[in-house]
Amino acid sequence: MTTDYKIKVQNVTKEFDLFKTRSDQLKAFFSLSNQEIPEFWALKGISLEVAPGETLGLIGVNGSGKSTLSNIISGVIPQTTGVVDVRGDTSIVAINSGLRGQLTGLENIRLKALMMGMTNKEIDDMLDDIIAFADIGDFVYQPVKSYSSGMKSRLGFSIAVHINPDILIIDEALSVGDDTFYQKCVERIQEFKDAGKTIIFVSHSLKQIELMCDRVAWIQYGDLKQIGPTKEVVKEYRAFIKWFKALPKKDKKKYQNDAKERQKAFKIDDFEKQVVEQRQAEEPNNQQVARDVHKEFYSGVISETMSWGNRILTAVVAVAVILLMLINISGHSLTSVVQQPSLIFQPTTSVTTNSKR
Ligand SMILES: Nc1ncnc2c1ncn2[C@@H]1O[C@H](COP(=O)(O)OP(=O)(O)OP(=O)(O)O)[C@@H](O)[C@H]1O
Repeated sequence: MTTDYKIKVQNVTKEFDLFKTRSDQLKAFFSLSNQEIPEFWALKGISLEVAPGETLGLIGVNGSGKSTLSNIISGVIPQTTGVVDVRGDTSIVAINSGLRGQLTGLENIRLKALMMGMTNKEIDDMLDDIIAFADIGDFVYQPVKSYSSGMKSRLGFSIAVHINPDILIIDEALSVGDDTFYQKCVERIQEFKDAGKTIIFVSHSLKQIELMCDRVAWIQYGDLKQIGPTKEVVKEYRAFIKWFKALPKKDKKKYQNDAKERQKAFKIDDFEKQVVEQRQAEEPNNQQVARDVHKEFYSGVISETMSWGNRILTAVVAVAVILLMLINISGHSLTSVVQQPSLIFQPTTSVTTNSKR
């Protein structure tokens, strides 16, 4: 791997717990249940780099992990393990992400721009341009939840290109617009490329991929199947799609089911061992390989379950809040309850009766 990259993703995995109910999810968060939660590994160890000024395409069949990877790179969701090093601000345009449904278009513009560190004055200065590019008329004053997917995509794209990020991530956002809008977007993306910006472009349209991308990564059920020059990877992918489409229906289903089963059966510890073995073969004199790999796997990762320390702290805070509530209801002061705890069960307040009947 080189040091001159804009984005580096190394041994990145993403596990989703397949909870059946919301209460199972809560129990697992607080680790109150020993019940095994079925795991699903949407990414099984992806490593790739994107060079400054490069446009990298992400292709793959439905459910292969393209959006998961682009959401991890843009910081929308955390990875389960691995290194994600992004050198610069990212802005993601996706059909279903980035815009808050309850807020109007105008409020969404301001929110996103403020989150990117812009001042209100800077936002006011570019507001007209964003609205003009999105071209959604008076809908800009309406909550985004009332928008069609094409309108969301127009607004999302317009915001993303005007806030001028270092890295633009476009996840299928061009597939829902009309031809005129698509053309406008293509021109804007070209301007971004000419300005030396880095772009990740996710699409099912191989024509769009061929038009925009310098290199392409083909993601296949959580694995990086191939990465390389656009022409080569698209050629291989087209051949795969042709082969897949020619399969009888039941073989297609089996192929998909087998891949999903492998994603459920994936074991992160086995993957870590495999990476250690590979690294040891490359660096036979390095005694620290296992430690280094473990650090790379877990040091940049935010735990999605509570640590023991946090669990104890949460329990202490919860007990303290309940006690304070009970003291408040009892009507005694904190000092008197501390001196005589049984007072908590002897409320001072008495029901006043009306004697003037
Ligand atoms: N929050 C989640 N919980 C459980 N599974 C999820 C979650 N998000 C995604 N997945 C699963 O992860 C896998 C990868 O999904 P992802 O959306 O990244 O695929 P994709 O390649 O972008 O697909 P598409 O081309 O259909 O948009 C899919 O099997 C999906 O069902």
